[in-house]
Amino acid sequence: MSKIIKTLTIAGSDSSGGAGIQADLKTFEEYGTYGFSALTTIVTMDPDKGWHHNVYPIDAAIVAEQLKTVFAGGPVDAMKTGMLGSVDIVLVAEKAIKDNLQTNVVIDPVMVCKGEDEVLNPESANAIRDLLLPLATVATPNLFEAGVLSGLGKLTSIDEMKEAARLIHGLGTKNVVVKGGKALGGDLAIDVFFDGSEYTVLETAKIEPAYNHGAGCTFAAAITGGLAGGLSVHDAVAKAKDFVSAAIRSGYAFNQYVGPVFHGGYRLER
Ligand SMILES: Nc1ncnc2c1ncn2[C@@H]1O[C@H](COP(=O)(O)OP(=O)(O)O)[C@@H](O)[C@H]1O
Ligand SMILES: Cc1ncc(COP(=O)(O)O)c(C=O)c1O
Repeated sequence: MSKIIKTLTIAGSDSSGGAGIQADLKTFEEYGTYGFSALTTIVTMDPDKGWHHNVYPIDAAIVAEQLKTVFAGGPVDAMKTGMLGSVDIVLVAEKAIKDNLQTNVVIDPVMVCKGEDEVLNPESANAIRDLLLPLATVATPNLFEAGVLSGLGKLTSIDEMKEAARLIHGLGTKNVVVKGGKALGGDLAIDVFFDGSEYTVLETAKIEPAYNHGAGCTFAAAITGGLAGGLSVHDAVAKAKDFVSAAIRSGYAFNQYVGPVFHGGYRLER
């Protein structure tokens, strides 16, 4: 049998299935890797309150115990972080990465859920910036998060995305992808990749309807799967863009509020 390729996500639960740890594990499986997880938060969405999100962080000590379990098998081939929920959980993730000399680290600096435009937990966002970005192989902020991390505020053009990518690279991550996605105006879904010397603009047609709940998590998990399988960062990002586009195309209207991506949907004829 060929070598087992291991991937890990440290992220929150999205019971609606498109985002969070559910997105990550489904994507890891699609990439032919063996997925591990440490759950950080539980997110619920309330249909009686306009799909209001409630975020319930898990005790950081329990996150640490989960990571002890995962790393009992040694470092994984690549890992990602998603929603972390508290500064203490960010500290636990930082310690696990350092103690296990973990490489191929994808940091998705989740600060908001789609449709919301306020940072859920500013202290955690600052801790991700200060403690995790310096450990990252790739960081994948969306347009809003890139504006916050770079200090540039609202980003509205490719040039501004490039400037944000440069500033975020300066925070310590080796590579950065600023995701324009649906948030950037125009007909194209544009992401800017920066490796510290060159910019690559990745673009696809914007898919409508945009069933893109979970697209960010899926994109970062796909990069993780690619890195775990030995792709270069550039190739892992390019392949992830194709993977997430297919997942959005296969997405569906779950209810009146949300349309999640379908990670394995490309395999079905619909
Ligand atoms: N409607 C869409 N059509 C095509 N690609 C999209 C669409 N919406 C998002 N994407 C892509 O999905 C990925 C995740 O981006 P985005 O949805 O902005 O992230 P997040 O979920 O973190 O807000 C990016 O590659 C982005 O360009
Ligand atoms: C647990 C969790 N992580 C991350 C996200 C962010 O999702 P997306 O990939 O759509 O940005 C959400 C959004 O609901 C979530 O519930």
